[in-house]
Amino acid sequence: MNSKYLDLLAQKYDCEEKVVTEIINLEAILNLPKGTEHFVSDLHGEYQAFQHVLRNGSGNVKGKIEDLYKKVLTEKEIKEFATLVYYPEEKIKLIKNDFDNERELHQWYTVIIERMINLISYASSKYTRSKLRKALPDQFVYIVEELLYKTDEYTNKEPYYTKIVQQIISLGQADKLIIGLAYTTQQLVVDHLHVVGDIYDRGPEPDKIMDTLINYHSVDIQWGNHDVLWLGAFSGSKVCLANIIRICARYDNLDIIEDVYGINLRPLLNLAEKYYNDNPVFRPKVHSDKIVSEEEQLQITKIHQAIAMIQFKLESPIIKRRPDFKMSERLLLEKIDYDRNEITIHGETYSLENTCFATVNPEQPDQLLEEEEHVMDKLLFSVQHSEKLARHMNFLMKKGSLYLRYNGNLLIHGCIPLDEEGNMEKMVIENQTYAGRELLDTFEYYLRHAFAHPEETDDLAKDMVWYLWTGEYSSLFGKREMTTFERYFIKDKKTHKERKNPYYHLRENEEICSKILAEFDLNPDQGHIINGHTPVKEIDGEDPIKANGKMIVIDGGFSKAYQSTTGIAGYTLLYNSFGMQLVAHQHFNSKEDVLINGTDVLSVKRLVDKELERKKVLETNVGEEIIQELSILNSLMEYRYMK
Ligand SMILES: O=P(O)(O)OC[C@H]1O[C@](O)(COP(=O)(O)O)[C@@H](O)[C@@H]1O
Ligand SMILES: [Mn+2]
Repeated sequence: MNSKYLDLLAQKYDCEEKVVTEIINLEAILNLPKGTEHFVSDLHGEYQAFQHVLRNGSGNVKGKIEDLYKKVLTEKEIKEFATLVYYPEEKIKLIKNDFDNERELHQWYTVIIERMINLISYASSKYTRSKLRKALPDQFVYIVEELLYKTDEYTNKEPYYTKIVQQIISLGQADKLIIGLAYTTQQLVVDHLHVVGDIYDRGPEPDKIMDTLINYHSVDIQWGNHDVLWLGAFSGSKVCLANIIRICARYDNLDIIEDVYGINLRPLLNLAEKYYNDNPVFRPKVHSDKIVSEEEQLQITKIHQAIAMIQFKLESPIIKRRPDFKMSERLLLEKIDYDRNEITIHGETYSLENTCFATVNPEQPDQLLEEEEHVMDKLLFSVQHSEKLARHMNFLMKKGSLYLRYNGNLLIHGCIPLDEEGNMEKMVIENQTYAGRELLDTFEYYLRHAFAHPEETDDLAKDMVWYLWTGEYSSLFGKREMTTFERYFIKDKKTHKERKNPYYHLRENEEICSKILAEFDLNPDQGHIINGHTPVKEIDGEDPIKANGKMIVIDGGFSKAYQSTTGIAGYTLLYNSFGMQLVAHQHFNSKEDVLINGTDVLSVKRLVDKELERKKVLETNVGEEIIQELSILNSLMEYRYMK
């Protein structure tokens, strides 16, 4: 090993004891049970439901409480305690209302603090003390450690501990301590979170999900098609930008654009008012719990049309300048007979309904009006100068990737494009042919390039981000073509169907899954593919566990808009040292419902895979890193201190 490097390292480990301590510490960590991984996907702006799943660790919190207290507490008491751990601030307030006097309240504090300490002690049993310390509430670390490490043998210390608790209560610190301990518990039950894509679109609060993830102790993200659309817009792709605004208009979420990210929609509204009227197919899908005035709905309907038409126009030049995308079938504005109000697609002619072509020049249908161009320039400027959006997009890039190999598993939002025979589908980009892992690496290369060059708007990298949203061989889209235009303007439902990549039926097959795992250099006998993107229709009896357990699809639909088709409110996955469990979640009503009634939306857990022997850190990605660190530290030891 390079001696300069070791000299540098010796500045940190400036005596033998420091190196030895670190080596012993790391060796010990390798032998601890592996931490719990938590997988979620397709959050689609449903912040409240996501918060709940995060706070209860997909049932992990309650599981631990039950392990400890099943025999001594009633079901109701367990629920109450669990709710206190999930939503400590609110629950404390509610509970306090129930007490008539201080004495009762103090008694409650004493019992609860002890229970919390027990819970933390249990939940942290597989971690080092140092890791636990980092998870403890800052201002109470010393006190909590005193309480945690009391052992029964030292009963003579009992009054000392009782005194500490009494002091905390009488100094008015009990609420703060309980709240801090609740968050520590939440953190301890999940060591690492994977978000398998689609944080954005359809639901109302993706920004709050991003803030939560930014503050989360350990997380990675596999981008979904909706996430790359936002990344594309921020990177300078106008067609991606038109898409995100169109989707926000469609789901009545324009306040995300305007109020949350501070993007001025006034110029777009002016254009919309000038050219568009009411139109039933462009009416927003209004949330059931939100009142939107008729006037506002009409405004959104107009914006929705204005931005949809801009989007369709912007698609054409990309399709023309990128023959590699093979999307000429999607040059729809050119396939319209504007006199007869008809379109011919795939050789069949359909009449068009609810059209809004006021800004389209039939001679040059993809040409933007000067006003439209102006609006897009302004919007893009505004988007690229939103401080909050910049923070969120930077985080998405930093923690995100198109796929992830983690602890032997492959995490991917959409698919690995396959042909009918199960071969990796090929795509030619600039005279080079790519397939499988190489194709995904190429896509990711372009996405990162696009993000690094926000000043470019029409280069290949930028167009490629849009391709990831909608292209046939995109690993995120996974369908033949996106029929947005058809769904707005053609009645015949058969034109609305989006044909899925063969991957989606071939993934039922164990051999195919093994082949994919091998393509990503993972052990097919042990690995799993963890997939999001397509809602599992439990209603129709679809099984999220496929290919003899090798394929696990965890999009059960957090998205409220899709819950009627899935029948549930999402799946999540837990992977701890004993194995993998799939958790199905029932529809999440509201935080208030949980607080008052203790309703937990969780339902059945299903075992996916059981480890034959408890898995240790040694066998994980983190373990691999530690082994490398150990080898460096051993070199340092020899070089510096063992001469
Ligand atoms: O339901 P909507 O809003 O019309 O969106 C439908 C579009 O969303 C997509 O399903 C992509 O979104 P998902 O990644 O959530 O599936 C497209 O395939 C489809 O065209
Ligand atoms: Mn998706």
